[in-house]
Amino acid sequence: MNEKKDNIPAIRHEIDSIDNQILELLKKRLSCAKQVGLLKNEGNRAKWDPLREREIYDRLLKENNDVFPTDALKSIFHEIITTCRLSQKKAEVAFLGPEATFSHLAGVKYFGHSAEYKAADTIDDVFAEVEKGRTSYGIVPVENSIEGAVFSTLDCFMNYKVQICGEVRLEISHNLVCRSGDIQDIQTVASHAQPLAQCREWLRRHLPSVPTLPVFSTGAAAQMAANNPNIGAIASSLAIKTYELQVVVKGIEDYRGNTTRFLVIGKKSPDPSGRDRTSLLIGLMDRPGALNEILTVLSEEDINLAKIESRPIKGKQWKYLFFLDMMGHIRDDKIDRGCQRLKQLCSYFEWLGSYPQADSSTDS
Ligand SMILES: O=C(O)C(=O)C[C@]1(C(=O)O)C=C[C@@H](O)C=C1
Repeated sequence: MNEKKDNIPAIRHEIDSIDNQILELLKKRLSCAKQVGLLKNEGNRAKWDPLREREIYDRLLKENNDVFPTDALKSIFHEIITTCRLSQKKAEVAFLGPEATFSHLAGVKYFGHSAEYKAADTIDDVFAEVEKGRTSYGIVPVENSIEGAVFSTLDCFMNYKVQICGEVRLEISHNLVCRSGDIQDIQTVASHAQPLAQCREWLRRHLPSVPTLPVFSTGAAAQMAANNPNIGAIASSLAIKTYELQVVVKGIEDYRGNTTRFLVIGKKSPDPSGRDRTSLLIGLMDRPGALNEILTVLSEEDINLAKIESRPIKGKQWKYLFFLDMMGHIRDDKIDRGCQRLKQLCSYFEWLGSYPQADSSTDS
């Protein structure tokens, strides 16, 4: 027993030495990435190389052989690679603010902690920031596994010229929070309309006589709760820390596996990663079987349609645009061929972007 105890300082000494080596290697890696960045400048090449990043993860996961916990390994290397990438080119990311919203969390999950984050007041503002080139990227929610599409995001694609650069899935767990952490103090529950809807049953059962108040974002609700002891908020775990709130009840969503998919928008889609998704916005010809013609092309070209969603065109009664997501990159032969054929069949055709598919096993 004592012998074992006495070993602790020696083992700690070894851990210190390993940590120093890791740190030295991290510095070396950063310096290599900066050199690659300079060479890419000379060749005018894109800094972000999703295929290379994918290869790194795949190789490391194989090498690891499940010894180090896989999800932890992925997130450690995610932080390392994004930091190296950002050392080549800074990225400012606009998100639906204020701080600590789920969009903010999704941004950190995608870009890591080294990026600069800029809170915007509305989803429209996130698009405008990117379109005007005031930030390199924006992050916007596009669909939730329980509530479905986020219409304001889809509508913005009709009004702003941006491209989709990536997607990120975030498993959302809702917390009821307030200043004291005591449910008796809550006289109003504030949150964004989507979380309020996602916790409807729980609220009906546990706080039947407490009114709900929809506000712009979960971050805004958390801010209100921080300023008023009688307001409870439904907010993220990041909001609890940011606004120094106490948890009343964790995980109050009505269904487990509540996941939101966010899109990363920017000016230019990245090169192929080998596992990509392509998004289109199309208008149908006004003739019978128009939608069928589109689906036939996809089937003939062996294109896997992941999603189709229609939205009314504002100011044109009973006219719709369709959002299509398919598996593959615009530079893949069959997607390119399929898109050429769709252009001939559609009254409107816009390629919204091709980007690496989110790795669903890294949801957090
Ligand atoms: O290999 C490259 O092209 C690099 O720029 C290095 C690096 C990395 O840190 O590993 C960084 C950014 C790229 O997206 C891919 C990989």
